[in-house]
Amino acid sequence: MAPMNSAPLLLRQSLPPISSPIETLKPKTPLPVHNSTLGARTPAYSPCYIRVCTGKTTRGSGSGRRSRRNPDDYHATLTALNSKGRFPRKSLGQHYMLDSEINDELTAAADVGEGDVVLEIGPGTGSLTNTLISAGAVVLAIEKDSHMATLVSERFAQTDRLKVLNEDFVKCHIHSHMSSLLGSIEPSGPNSRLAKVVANIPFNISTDVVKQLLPMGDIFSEVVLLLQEEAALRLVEPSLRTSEYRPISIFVNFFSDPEFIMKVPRTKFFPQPNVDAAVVKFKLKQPVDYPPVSSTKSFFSMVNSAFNGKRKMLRRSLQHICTPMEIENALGTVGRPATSRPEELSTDDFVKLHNLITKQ
Ligand SMILES: C[S@@+](CC[C@H](N)C(=O)[O-])C[C@H]1O[C@@H](n2cnc3c(N)ncnc32)[C@H](O)[C@@H]1O
Repeated sequence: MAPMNSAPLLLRQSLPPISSPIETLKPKTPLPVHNSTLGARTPAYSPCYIRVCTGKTTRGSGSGRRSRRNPDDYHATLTALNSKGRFPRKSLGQHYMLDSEINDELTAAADVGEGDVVLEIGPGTGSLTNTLISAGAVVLAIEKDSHMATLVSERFAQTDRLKVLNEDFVKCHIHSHMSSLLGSIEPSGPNSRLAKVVANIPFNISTDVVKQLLPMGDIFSEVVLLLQEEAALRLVEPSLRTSEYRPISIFVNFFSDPEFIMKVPRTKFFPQPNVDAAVVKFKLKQPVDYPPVSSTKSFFSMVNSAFNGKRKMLRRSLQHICTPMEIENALGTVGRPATSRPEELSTDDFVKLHNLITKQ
């Protein structure tokens, strides 16, 4: 694990070069070729050349964007994986980013700058980590695959801006990890106590990640994720009266202001997934700005009940809370018809309905 200095000064220390010049050396022993796993379109990557940092150049300027040489292309990714004898694991959603411009876009979407504290989920070979550190961030990276955790720790062993935890994000205590990290860093601005999330996450944990992070407005100001495009659209632009409109749509709007940033074609990943991806930004609301409900637990329990039982009218599905007549009256006060179904109500409508029927 790369050691992380807990002293506040860590943000201001002079740091080792991030974007060092790359020398091309011929290795003594050729790297093995894993064509079978890499697929038919994947070229064998022998004869192999290893990129090594000479450490002679300066760090990228400003945000470190676009001025860096691209050290995370297709060849570098294969070389990094190969150095540990690793094959991408489908079960861990290991689709590595091959285009540093996309990493720049992710970093820019969260407006990452000097001194920001950033949580990265699944650093993999460290291509996004590299961009975040170059932009001046202090990064906490959570990686489930112990081999990749070692790889990324070794890659950035010379910087004190990275801490790698070999944990499953879904099971880890992210709130306490972040609180202790933020507590150890000297505030450098009005918002400096709030961290950011920037991550290219495995598609299969998207819902867990969103559910865990969005209610954490006391810790994070923004969450920028690279998601499967279809999931991104469903979370950010669900339309009323469609099957895409679900409790998670209400959840997203309750805790954040979501924004679709850009589509990312599947060709940008190795190995290539079967679907395209997209960058999404969730600007988290501060707890004081959440819609006014007496209890978020009771609010989401009502929303879940409302969507249970497809196409059920609310006056039926919410009968366990109060009588159909009371629900009809409350819907009337909200300005909705007595026959309303859950997919016809906005987040605001649900908030008003909840506050009316739980008071009765
Ligand atoms: C889509 S890859 C992205 C890798 C890298 N960030 C990039 O952009 O190339 C997802 C990464 O998340 C890791 N991962 C998968 N499940 C995880 C989990 N539950 N918790 C933390 N990391 C996980 C994988 O091992 C992999 O490194």
